[in-house]
Amino acid sequence: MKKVLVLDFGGQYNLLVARRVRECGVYCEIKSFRMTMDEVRAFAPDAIIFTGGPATVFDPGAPMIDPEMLSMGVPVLGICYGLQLMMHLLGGQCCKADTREYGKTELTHTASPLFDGVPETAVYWMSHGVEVERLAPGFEIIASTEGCRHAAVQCLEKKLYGVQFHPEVVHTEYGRQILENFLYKICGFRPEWTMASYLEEAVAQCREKIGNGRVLLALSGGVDSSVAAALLQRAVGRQLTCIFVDHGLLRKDEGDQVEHVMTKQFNVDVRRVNAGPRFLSKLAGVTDPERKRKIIGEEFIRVFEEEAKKIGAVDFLAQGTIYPDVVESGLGGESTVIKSHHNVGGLPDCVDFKDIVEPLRRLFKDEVRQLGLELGLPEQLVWRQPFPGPGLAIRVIGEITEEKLSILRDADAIFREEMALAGLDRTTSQYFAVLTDLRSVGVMGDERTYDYTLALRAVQSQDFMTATWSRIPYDLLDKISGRIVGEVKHINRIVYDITSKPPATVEWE
Ligand SMILES: Nc1ncnc2c1ncn2[C@@H]1O[C@H](COP(=O)(O)OP(=O)(O)OP(=O)(O)O)[C@@H](O)[C@H]1O
Ligand SMILES: O=c1[nH]c(=O)c2[nH+]cn([C@@H]3O[C@H](COP(=O)(O)O)[C@@H](O)[C@H]3O)c2[nH]1
Ligand SMILES: NC(=O)CC[C@H](N)C(=O)O
Ligand SMILES: [Mg+2]
Repeated sequence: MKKVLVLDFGGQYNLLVARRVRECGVYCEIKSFRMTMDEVRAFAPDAIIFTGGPATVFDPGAPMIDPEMLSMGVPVLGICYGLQLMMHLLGGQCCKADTREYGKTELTHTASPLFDGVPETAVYWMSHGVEVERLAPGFEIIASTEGCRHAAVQCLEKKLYGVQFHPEVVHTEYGRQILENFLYKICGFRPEWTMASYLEEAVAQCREKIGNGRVLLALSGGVDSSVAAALLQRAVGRQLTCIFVDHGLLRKDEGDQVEHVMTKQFNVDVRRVNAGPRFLSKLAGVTDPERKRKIIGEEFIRVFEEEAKKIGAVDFLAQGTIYPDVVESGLGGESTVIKSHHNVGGLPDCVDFKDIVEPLRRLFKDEVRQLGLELGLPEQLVWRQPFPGPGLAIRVIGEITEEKLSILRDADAIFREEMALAGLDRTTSQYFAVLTDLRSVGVMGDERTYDYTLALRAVQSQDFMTATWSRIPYDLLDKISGRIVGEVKHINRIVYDITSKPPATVEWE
């Protein structure tokens, strides 16, 4: 199968670049620009995409690569910083732009395979303060905007292309078409990356890695670990034991529901561990979000280890880790740590498992869902909204106490109930309540109150890398607010979160 190397220079849309390439049915991986030529050769890409990045290409210390990468005979598409770098390395020159372009910009192109089927003039997304001043030998201009002469360039013969705009963001009208042109027309790939092909390969790989070993899967009842369970059940069947940890940070009645559904769904040993008290005592007094996440991740591992000891010799720990977990934890390429996902970062040095098995580590959320359907999991499970591993710990802002957890559980249950009643549960990607650490003054029954503010959060998202806030009707918000304040003690104010991601994240911590 053909594969694309997405070389990461730290740009904010880099995961999107990979996402779009996969949407075109072509496999790709994101790697840091720091990889050596030997590593590039070992990866053996059939095409390379250089991403954007915050650096200025002619500044000392700007990210560089071995120019040999451009003469391997592999087609390259440079985006923004990637274009500038290509020009810089091949004998062209870049400079500070006279006109910095940010946002939607009109662009006109000439004939080029890259713009095949794209109207001569259309809207593109720009975000740069540097531009190409002089082309590298052998290149020609194929598109310009009013403020930027070198908006797209090509060297037909060597299949090297560069664009100053961002084809990966939705605001670039024909972005998808341009990426398809690069992948299909210029590189000659076909859309062959499908979940059916992936499934076969993943099952074979798991069998090979696991051999006759025993596997313990961390099963949360969520989409990712359920898909991982179905896959491992197919790959190694009876060698699998699933452990569901009730860490005392689940939603109302969730522990019982998950236990019920999971034991029914899977034909393997599924065990529930009630570990609430130990998680809560470790979290007592902790307010920093990153510390909460680290503590929970560590405690998860301890619980799994103890369970493994009870079973006897367990060789592998399996988890439903997916690609965004890895990248947001700062391990995908060049991106900074957004949040440390509890399940990423590998095993601590001092654990008993031989290795970790993560069959979904390279997949995006919507790919995981497709894979779930491919494996025959019920739609209801596959389309379940995500629930973060650290659970309510990251939805109780500040210190976590039993009392706050219980307030949040009751409020969240009302929110979910009303959303379902209104029929919005299936069309809203994710929705939940957050108990803020803020208290404010209210008046109830003529009496002054000084109680918590609850925030409601609901988002629309395809892959949870970006999201927009859901336009829940005012009347429904009104009903929910009335019910929560009326029925849940210690909440006297409700706010609705109207930020998208970015700049906010879905969860508050
Ligand atoms: N309560 C839990 N018990 C056991 N394992 C868990 C628990 N919560 C999370 N995990 C492990 O951590 C991984 C990451 O959690 P995450 O919430 O991202 O995935 P998920 O719960 O499987 O799916 P979803 O994103 O749909 O909630 C899970 O796939 C699972 O392996
Ligand atoms: O398993 C998880 N462990 C985590 O530590 C974690 N943090 C966020 N999430 C979920 O990921 C999606 C994106 O969330 P953020 O925009 O808050 O990063 C949303 O769906 C979040 O619910 C997590 N899932
Ligand atoms: N988005 C980018 O890749 C920006 C590249 C470079 N830092 C510039 O400002 O032009
Ligand atoms: Mg989950």
